[in-house]
Amino acid sequence: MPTDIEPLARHPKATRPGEKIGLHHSMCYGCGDEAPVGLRITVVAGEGVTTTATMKVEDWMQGGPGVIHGGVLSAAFDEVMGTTPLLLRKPVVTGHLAIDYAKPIPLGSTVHFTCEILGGVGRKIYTRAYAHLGDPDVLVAGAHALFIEIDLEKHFAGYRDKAVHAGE
Ligand SMILES: CCCCCCCCCCCCCC(=O)SCCNC(=O)CCNC(=O)[C@H](O)C(C)(C)COP(=O)(O)OP(=O)(O)OC[C@H]1O[C@@H](n2cnc3c(N)ncnc32)[C@H](O)[C@@H]1OP(=O)(O)O
Repeated sequence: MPTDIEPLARHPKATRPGEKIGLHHSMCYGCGDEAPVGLRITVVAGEGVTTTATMKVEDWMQGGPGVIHGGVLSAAFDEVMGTTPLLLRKPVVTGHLAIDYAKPIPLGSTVHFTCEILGGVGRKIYTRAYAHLGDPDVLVAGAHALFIEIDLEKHFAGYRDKAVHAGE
């Protein structure tokens, strides 16, 4: 992370603390409520530029016997961290995501995520997140991610004809 990052302030019209941040879209693998397969994570705005989320670890998320697949956990971090810049009212995509897997996460557990925006430079937004299973003093994973602000229309312009919609 560069040393010259600037603090980033919450947008005055951002989702208020304690409220759910809206879906990216209903078929999103991370948050969509109509996606046939997905994490269905709801991200909740916190104070300042922070968020929280929870995810129940379902049997289909299994990697090693009895524990979550590392890629599923990575996708969950991506979703939580990628949603957080919406508190700035900035649409982003992931540029870089790094995960520290500290402890196995059993099937049936509930993962609690916390995320904060560390700051930014230009279009770059730096975030950090942690995960625990109910005791915030016992972390099971942590992550750092860089998100890049995009122009939504331009970024997805060449792909929208391939988009899948609910009911198709
Ligand atoms: C309907 C509503 C829909 C809402 C959907 C919203 C999606 C939300 C979903 C959220 C949840 C899910 C989230 C997902 O899963 S998002 C899905 C996964 N991510 C992607 O698909 C992104 C693919 N990559 C790209 O499209 C481009 O590379 C982007 C747009 C990221 C940058 O290409 P662009 O040509 O635009 O800009 P640039 O190349 O000048 O880069 C700009 C600056 O950034 C720096 N940089 C770039 N990469 C890296 C890197 N790896 N490490 C370090 N630095 C990096 C770069 O050096 C430069 O710095 P500087 O020279 O300015 O100092």
